Amino acid sequence: MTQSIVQFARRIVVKVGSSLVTNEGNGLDRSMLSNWAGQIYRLKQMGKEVILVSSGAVAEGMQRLGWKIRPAALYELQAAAAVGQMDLAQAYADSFGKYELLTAQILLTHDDLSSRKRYLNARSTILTLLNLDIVPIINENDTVVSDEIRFGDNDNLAALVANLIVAEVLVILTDQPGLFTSDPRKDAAAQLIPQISVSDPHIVAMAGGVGSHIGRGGMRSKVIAAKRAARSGAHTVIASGKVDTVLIRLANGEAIGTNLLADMPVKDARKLWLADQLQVRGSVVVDDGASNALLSGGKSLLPIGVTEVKGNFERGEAIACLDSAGREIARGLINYSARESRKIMRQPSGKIESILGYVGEYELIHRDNLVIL
Ligand SMILES: Nc1ncnc2c1ncn2[C@@H]1O[C@H](COP(=O)(O)OP(=O)(O)O)[C@@H](O)[C@H]1O
Ligand SMILES: N[C@@H](CCC(=O)OP(=O)(O)O)C(=O)O
Repeated sequence: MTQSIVQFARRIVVKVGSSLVTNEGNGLDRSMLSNWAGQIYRLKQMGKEVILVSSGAVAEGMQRLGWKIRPAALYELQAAAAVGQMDLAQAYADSFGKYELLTAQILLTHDDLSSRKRYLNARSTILTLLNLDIVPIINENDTVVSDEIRFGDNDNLAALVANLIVAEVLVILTDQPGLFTSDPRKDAAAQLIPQISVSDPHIVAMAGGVGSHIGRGGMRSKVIAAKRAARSGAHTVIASGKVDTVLIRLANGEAIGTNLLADMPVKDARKLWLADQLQVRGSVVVDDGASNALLSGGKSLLPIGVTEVKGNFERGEAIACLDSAGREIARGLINYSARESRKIMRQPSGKIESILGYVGEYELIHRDNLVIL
């Protein structure tokens, strides 16, 4: 019989989606928020650490502003988020306050996690809050992000947070009972999947595209988030946030929703940070020999194996390595700028000095700074 993977987890990230938080866009569902606060209180009494990732700022802001249709313009979305986030933070503070628990608001942008220093700062702040017995409540800093630097959906933000603090389980609460064989809103024959491996080749195809008119991510982003969280060894559960005492029952081992099992090798902390860079500054296309050396040999990337350099990047920036079919196979921190890389590509490392007039490193990307995806 399937058992909940939450039972043995000590550190849990719980993500709640916009449609749940705002009662399908009808304004903050305060009774739901209080209910989760009570459940998280119980989980903490059971010795678990809980971090909450909550969406709902835009949906709540729209409701407050009387906007019926989600605006397309980024500045309007940002204005709505700025209004809604105030309510969200206050409502959580009130809900947890009933249990004498303090909450802390953390608003993150992708930029915050792309610098290793800021990434480590975010990590230590969250861990400090947990040590102080405070419930960290995280959302994207919607009011300042532009399209290029946004996480896109809070499912992925929650997975990044799970990786950041090495949580054992990510619980994604949504408006459906779990992952179905196809979108249950569109297919009456869709069946709930109780358990599946994140590396199952069919998993992404099962999850339809974008979600409800309220949320952004849909099931697809939840499945991709589960794959991402698995890189640090975190399992994911997708379940309905409306099921009575869902978190407590999961923590007691009851199988609810879908378990998405992390069954892939866990990456070390630095490589995890690299893999979690949502943005790269450019890319290099590598030939088949270099592709094999990276994928099976654990080797560094040498200039001789590069056939094309795309984009404009500086030394030390994160770039993607594409195979000859254009698939991203790895990413890493490059030792030369795009301009220099173009000059030394297809050349043996021994020629770097005569081409550039100096030699920094013989590798374009050293294997210590390279992560296979
Ligand atoms: N295979 C699937 N199983 C379950 N739900 C699916 C599937 N494919 C697509 N969906 C849709 O994803 C929606 C949940 O995503 P979303 O609206 O973004 O929720 P949230 O606001 O909780 O992030 C569901 O309402 C459902 O219509
Ligand atoms: N940061 C946004 C979250 C957008 C989002 O990802 O929503 P959802 O798909 O409901 O988790 C907000 O608070 O409105």
